[in-house]
Amino acid sequence: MESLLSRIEPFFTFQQPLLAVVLVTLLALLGGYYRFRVFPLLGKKLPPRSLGFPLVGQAGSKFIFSANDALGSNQPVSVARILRPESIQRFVGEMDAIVKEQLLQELKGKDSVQVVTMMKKVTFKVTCSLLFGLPEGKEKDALLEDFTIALKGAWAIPIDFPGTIFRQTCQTRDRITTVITKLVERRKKEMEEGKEAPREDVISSFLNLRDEEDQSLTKDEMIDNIVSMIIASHDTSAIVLSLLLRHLAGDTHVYEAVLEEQTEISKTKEGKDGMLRWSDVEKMKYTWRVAQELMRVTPPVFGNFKSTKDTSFGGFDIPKGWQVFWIACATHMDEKIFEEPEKFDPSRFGNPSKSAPPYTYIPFGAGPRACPGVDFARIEMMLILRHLIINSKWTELIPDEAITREPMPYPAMGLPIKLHPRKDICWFNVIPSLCTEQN
Ligand code: HEM
Repeated sequence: MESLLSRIEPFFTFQQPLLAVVLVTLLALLGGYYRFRVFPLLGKKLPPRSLGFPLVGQAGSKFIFSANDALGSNQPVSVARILRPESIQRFVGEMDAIVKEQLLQELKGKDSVQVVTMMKKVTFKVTCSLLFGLPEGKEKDALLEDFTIALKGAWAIPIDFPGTIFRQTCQTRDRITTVITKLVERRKKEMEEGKEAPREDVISSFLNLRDEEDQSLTKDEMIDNIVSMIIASHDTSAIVLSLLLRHLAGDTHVYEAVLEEQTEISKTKEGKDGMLRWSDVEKMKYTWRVAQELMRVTPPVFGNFKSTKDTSFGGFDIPKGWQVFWIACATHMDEKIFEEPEKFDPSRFGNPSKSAPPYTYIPFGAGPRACPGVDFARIEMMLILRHLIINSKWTELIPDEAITREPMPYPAMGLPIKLHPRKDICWFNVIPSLCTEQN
């Protein structure tokens, strides 16, 4: 154990040795269990479900999160093309309309709501509509339900027995596969018939993808990549939004500053069509800094990459093929990089004198495999937060609710909140008796 600790110590500059010991123990257990491959199915072909991770990764190496780039650089590039700023900035208005509609569905007539469930639903519907072209309806609702169950079991111990989480997750995975297969087949047929989708979406992009030998993705690869994209694109933003609402409920100063910025933007929209555009999102500078600071204090995800050759870092050897697991807290909470790291201070972003060195602020990863969804996530989160704060105040029903990791950081009880809609302007709460509550 000591030698393992000393080998990984430079990557995890923990202030709390106990935490380091716990993590190393977990990694050691996982390492043994998963044959020393953290994220075992992301880099090597393995028999389906043989080693856990029942949700994704049946296809082996041609996988979007795969570190060994079996499809060359084509695959990340093809997704990045859809998500490039010029493309998504053009559909801010469309995204805003979807966000409004979804919030209305979630909040209409309610005076309290479970934030985590709501955020998962809203972000899921936004990404499914805009990135996957999934039509509204029962199919989409059932898919979300299955993703929610399956995500909980994504790290399940593989005991394939009636009643286990693993078995349940495998069953949901089968249902997800059926729905996505139908979707892919439908799109393939449309493409063969020359029917154009409203814009290039993820499924058409994967269907068009070819490797160096002009081979397209197999059905399993296609399904795995779509499943992983759906997870990457909705659960992450849902976490940040949930944590943002939790923070704003307890931080009046930051709450008021965000509200002021959003109110100013509303004034500039008066007498116009009211539709939000990219230029409006650009004006949400303070609101974005609050989100950035939140992701510094509580990075929503961790990542991993695989060393493609023998290398060394900080005097320690990393053999070729090692899966390197990184966590952002190591730099985000380092006082040499971020002054008073425990303090929630959005002003550290946007202040050139406080700017962090490259590769130290990494909620979206860094380098060639950094998150291509950063602009999409930014726009989506800004729009959702804007509509909530303009229309309502909220208070936590469980004060200072703990954060749990499943493995992502979620409020343990799903963050139930009470809404205090603003009189007269609140469009999502149409029950007059609720709107009489003044703040
Ligand atoms: C707040 C929201 C988000 C956060 C914090 C986040 C974070 C990350 C991180 C840290 C990685 C790199 C993982 C690693 O290095 O192992 C990543 C990869 C990725 N993310 Fe995001 N993400 C977010 C939203 C999104 C959205 C909205 C999309 C799509 C619309 C998306 C699509 C992807 C994809 C496709 C990859 C894999 C890229 C590759 O392997 O080349 N993400 N994300």
